[in-house]
Amino acid sequence: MKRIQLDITKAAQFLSEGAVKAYEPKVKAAQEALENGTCPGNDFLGWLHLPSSITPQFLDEVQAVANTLREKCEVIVVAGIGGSYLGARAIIEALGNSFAWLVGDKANPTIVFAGNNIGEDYLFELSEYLKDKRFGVINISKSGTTTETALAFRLLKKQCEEQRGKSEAKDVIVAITDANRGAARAAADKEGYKTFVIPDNVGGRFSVLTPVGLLPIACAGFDIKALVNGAADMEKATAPNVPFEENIAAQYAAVRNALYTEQGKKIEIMVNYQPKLHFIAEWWKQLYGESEGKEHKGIFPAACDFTTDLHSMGQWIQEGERSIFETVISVEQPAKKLLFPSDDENLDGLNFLAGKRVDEVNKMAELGTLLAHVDGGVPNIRVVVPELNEYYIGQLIYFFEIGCGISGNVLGVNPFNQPGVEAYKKNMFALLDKPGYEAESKAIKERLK
Ligand SMILES: O=P(O)(O)OC[C@H]1O[C@](O)(CO)[C@@H](O)[C@@H]1O
Repeated sequence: MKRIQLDITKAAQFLSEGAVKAYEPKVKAAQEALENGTCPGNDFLGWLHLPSSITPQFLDEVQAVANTLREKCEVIVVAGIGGSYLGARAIIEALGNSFAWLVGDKANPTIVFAGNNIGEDYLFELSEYLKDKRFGVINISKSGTTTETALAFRLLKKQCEEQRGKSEAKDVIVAITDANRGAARAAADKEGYKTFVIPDNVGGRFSVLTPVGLLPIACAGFDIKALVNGAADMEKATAPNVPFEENIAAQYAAVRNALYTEQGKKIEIMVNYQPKLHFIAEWWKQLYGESEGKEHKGIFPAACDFTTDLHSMGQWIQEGERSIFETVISVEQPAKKLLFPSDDENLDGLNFLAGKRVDEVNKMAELGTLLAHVDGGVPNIRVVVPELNEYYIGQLIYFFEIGCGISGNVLGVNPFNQPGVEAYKKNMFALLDKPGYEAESKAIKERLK
């Protein structure tokens, strides 16, 4: 099996000589602190050796529950937000058919997502769509109290029970939540749902290789064993004993910190050339944004889909403020083959492409863009993925997780907390007159007068 590769040469050229290497001691110290559990947030390190500690028996148990849902449901709604949905969605979309919901795939249930917004139209339209469907629900919330998810789950549970009857609904609703606390746990215990526990020491954004990601991914019909194998191989390849030059996570953490502190590159744009990777970037944005954006520090993680966004954001990237760098996920081999046909009339002038694979054009767009953006002053990091399958996606996931753990420690923040996300919740509860928020309600309403 191949390994994901990292090419930082087109980023290092923007830095002073030896700048990446100069980060070696800091990166090593960060990795040792993670390993020895001496870093800030050390009660959230359960993800670090998760891939190598998942047993085949556990994966069988997850698969068995997935098989039950697959048998009994034509649609499975995954309710969750942030780390409780982005990983599953990212992997399912990366591996699946781009038109999954249109192709009438009889072999696999349709997976849809809810509980990640409070859009009334979204929830109404979802419930309309589900009206004549045999659907099940995976309710995912580590805290068990997240409003978006709880709101969607209340609606989905009611609809599922109305359509299938309470006793059948019980068999197609699964909860993934805390072992003891939260409303999701209380409902699961009361109703007798099958449950999986999100370990206390794994934060939401690092939880994709727990049942949070594994169950929906298995429900969608993908191979969770290969996914975990890929992650476990990357765990080995990025272990603290791997020399700095060969450790791609250490290199990634070093180069992005060097770009940030030495060159003032405050925005990292994750770029893909395969639309099905859009949600990998969404997952990555939460991982790095929630981990590093604190104490008024941190690179802002942004994302673009190319070549689509070259026709919108391309101008800004080429000639706007030089505060950005790009991290490109480059897929070596597409899964499918499509050749450009020749055309006798050649009205579009594209006969010079006849007989070529579509991917050959995509690759030249990628190379041309890389050169143009580097010429325009945008440092470029390339993450090369041999192909989109479970094994390499598993590698990619762990690579970004460990890269994030190291990078956040090098930056000098606690990468495993997210105190900043409470501010909007507090205001929302105050504005909605949630019991217990009386003083805040009074204060916020004064401000609005
Ligand atoms: O799994 P939970 O507890 O519902 O949280 C979902 C998401 O919400 C956050 O707590 C932010 O509010 C994220 O960190 C987390 O991934």
